[in-house]
Amino acid sequence: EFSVVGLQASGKTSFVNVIGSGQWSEDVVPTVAFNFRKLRKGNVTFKIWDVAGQPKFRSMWERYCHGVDAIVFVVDSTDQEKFETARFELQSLLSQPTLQGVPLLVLGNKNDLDGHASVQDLIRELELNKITGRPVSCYSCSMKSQHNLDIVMQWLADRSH
Ligand SMILES: Nc1nc2c(ncn2[C@@H]2O[C@H](COP(=O)(O)OP(=O)(O)OP(=O)(O)O)[C@@H](O)[C@H]2O)c(=O)[nH]1
Ligand SMILES: [Mg+2]
Repeated sequence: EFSVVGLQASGKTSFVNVIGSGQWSEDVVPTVAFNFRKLRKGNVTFKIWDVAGQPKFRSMWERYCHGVDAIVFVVDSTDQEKFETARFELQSLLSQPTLQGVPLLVLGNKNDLDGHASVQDLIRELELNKITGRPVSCYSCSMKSQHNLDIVMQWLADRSH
């Protein structure tokens, strides 16, 4: 079981659609509240909470991350202006006592587009190396081209109980 959070339009629902059905689409409706999806991949069953990223929904993130095997935090790696907000929201979430120790996977999405931030850029901008008390990984990926989604799924499968 895992939860997918991050700012609006970062690509959370696209992620769940692509891993669920291989369906990429430019037209995705912004999520209202959350979607729940159950997927079977090989012998692993994933239960996924796809939580809305617009400001009014961010207070729900903690509730949906409570008790999961991993938190997936999706960032639009081309939207540099939002990195500070992303860092703030990520730090607020991780400071919740209920989420202590929960593994974190940060996805720098949309790497099919020019000018995207690298993993090193994201580690610096989101201050990922200051996060303590939990495993943290960060990958650059694209839901559109499906780049790196195989290693993302392997990471999640390794942490699923
Ligand atoms: N070029 C490109 N566009 C992407 C990629 N992933 C998502 N998008 C686009 O980004 C927009 C937002 O995607 P969503 O999946 O709806 O984003 P979200 O994070 O679920 O947004 P909220 O539900 O509002 O929190 C859509 O137009 C997608 O087509 C990607 O890897 N590359
Ligand atoms: Mg969504």
